[in-house]
Amino acid sequence: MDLKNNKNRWKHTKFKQSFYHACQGLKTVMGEERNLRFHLLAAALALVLGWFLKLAASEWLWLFLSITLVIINEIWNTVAENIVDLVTDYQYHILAKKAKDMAAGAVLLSAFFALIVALIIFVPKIYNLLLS
Ligand SMILES: Nc1ncnc2c1ncn2[C@@H]1O[C@H](COP(=O)(O)OP(=O)(O)OP(=O)(O)O)[C@@H](O)[C@H]1O
Repeated sequence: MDLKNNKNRWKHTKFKQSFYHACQGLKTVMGEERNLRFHLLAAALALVLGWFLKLAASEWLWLFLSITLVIINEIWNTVAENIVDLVTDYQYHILAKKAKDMAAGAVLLSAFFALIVALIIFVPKIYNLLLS
């Protein structure tokens, strides 16, 4: 088989098929990543709390942005881990360590951002609720 045919082997011509594979990717990452499930649970709690505290539209936007950032970074972290494990075949390599640590650093930064946003939005509202 020539290279061109090999390259096109996994190409999807139909939008529906591409969408299906993207959903499969989300399903796989949710099934395999404990950290992602934890983040989704935290996101669900934040959404319920937001509904209970009647957030303003701009506050919902910040909340959705934070949640999306954490989830996307967690997914890319998993992508990096999979590629590194594939390339190294689970053997130690300093570049593998750097790549995985950097990907984990991106998750940490986005989680920190989400925490700051949650504190700014929720703390004053909860404080006022407790005072009233
Ligand atoms: N092939 C490797 N070579 C060198 N260091 C590695 C290698 N694989 C993992 N590490 C080190 O071990 C750490 C944990 O890697 P691992 O693949 O277990 O991620 P993890 O703990 O499952 O991460 P997460 O909790 O985000 O899924 C990495 O951040 C890296 O420092």
